[in-house]
Amino acid sequence: MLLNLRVISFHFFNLCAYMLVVYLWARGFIFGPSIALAIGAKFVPLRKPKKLPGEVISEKYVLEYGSDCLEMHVGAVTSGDRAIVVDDLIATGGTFCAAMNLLERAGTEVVECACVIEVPELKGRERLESRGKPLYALVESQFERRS
Ligand SMILES: O=P(O)(O)OC[C@H]1O[C@H](OP(=O)(O)OP(=O)(O)O)[C@H](O)[C@@H]1O
Ligand SMILES: Nc1ncnc2[nH]cnc12
Repeated sequence: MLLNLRVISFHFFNLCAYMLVVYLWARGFIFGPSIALAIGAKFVPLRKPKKLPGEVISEKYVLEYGSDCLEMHVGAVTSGDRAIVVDDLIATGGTFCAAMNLLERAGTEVVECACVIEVPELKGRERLESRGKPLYALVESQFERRS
């Protein structure tokens, strides 16, 4: 775990000074704040509905096994901010795309998405790249489907 955080933090530390690390609930919380602290950035959570106490903007999305929604506090980001988006895993890329939609609606540019595990067969990377957004993933993994 500590090694994962150090490797991802080092990658971003070397790229440029990002102003914002946006992490996705729930398991992006394991990585996002630590990476932000390591590179000296502020961090912003995107959460599932009805969790954030203030006024929010929402983005619905579809993933492998259903649909969901992400919310962000109004005022959490400022127009012109540059962000990296951090999660534990990418499968279809639906969650990262919903996060990017929310951030772009608020005027924030997403520079790159990062996660620990990529499930290549679900082609999330291609979905992000078709929007011109690179994906940084530490490991690729294959998950066997239950019969
Ligand atoms: O690339 P995608 O197809 O969008 O799937 C990836 C998302 O799925 C998992 O979260 P999940 O939606 O299960 O929510 P949780 O973290 O709240 O359990 C995972 O933590 C990613 O956020
Ligand atoms: N294929 C998958 N494997 C593990 N976690 C996931 N979350 C969403 N899709 C997943």
